[in-house]
Amino acid sequence: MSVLDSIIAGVREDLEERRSAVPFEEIVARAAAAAPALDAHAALTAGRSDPQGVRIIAEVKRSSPSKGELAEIPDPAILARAYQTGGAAVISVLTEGRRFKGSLADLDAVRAAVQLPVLRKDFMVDEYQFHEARAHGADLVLLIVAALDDETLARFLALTHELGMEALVEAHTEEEISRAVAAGAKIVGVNVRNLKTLEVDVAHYATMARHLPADVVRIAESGVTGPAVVADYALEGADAVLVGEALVRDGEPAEALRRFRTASLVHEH
Ligand SMILES: O=C(O)c1ccccc1NCC(=O)[C@H](O)[C@H](O)COP(=O)(O)O
Repeated sequence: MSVLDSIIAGVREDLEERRSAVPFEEIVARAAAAAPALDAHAALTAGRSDPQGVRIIAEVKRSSPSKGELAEIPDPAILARAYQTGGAAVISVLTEGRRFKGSLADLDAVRAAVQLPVLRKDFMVDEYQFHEARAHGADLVLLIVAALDDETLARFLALTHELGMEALVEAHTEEEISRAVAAGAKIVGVNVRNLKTLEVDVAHYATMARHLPADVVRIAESGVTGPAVVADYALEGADAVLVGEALVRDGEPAEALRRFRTASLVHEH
């Protein structure tokens, strides 16, 4: 069983517990009663020519399957406010509990703390999770192409849009990019981390970027260790860059974010 399959097996078990506590009809009603979603698409567009620099999706990431605990985050609201101060475009909150030690409580705390669009970053495999994301104030959800067949991907994308949210559709290979685009994705991420082997190769973004159509918002995901990596992604056409570990491990996340955001302006290649 691959790492991705084993994470998804745990996600399904945890989901059954939540579904017993809050039935489907109730979560649908809570989603319908939530404040309207913020426009994540607009927040992520126009990175390339923007004098403010490339857009950053800043992640609240406590732990990971590849590295274990990354940082103690006693209050995700404080971290999220620092990201907002540093100029983040979107805040990503990992809500998977077993491997990433995230939770919906983290999402609630971040939602209440910032005025930016918020991404519920999880392994979305069931309709329930989409209503749950909206009920907890998410504006954007993650759809991992490798985890979904074509019919489910298209159905989940449609459901995301019906609920007023956007989807970051994540691919790792050329074939997955084609499947994302065929399903109608408007925001496509290339994750340079292979979720089956956990190998990270930042050069993979450049190889894949040429397969991204011009009319999608392009996101480079993972592997940022410093401003030069962000600059490379931006030079390869990324509108936005998703950063987790490098921000949560930095003692000054607002400053680190500012450095990353302006990296494409100050780094010459
Ligand atoms: O981070 C992991 O080890 C991981 C393992 C298996 C599935 C997903 C995983 N991470 C999710 C992400 O894609 C990252 O949290 C995100 O892109 C930020 O990456 P980084 O900046 O390298 O922390």
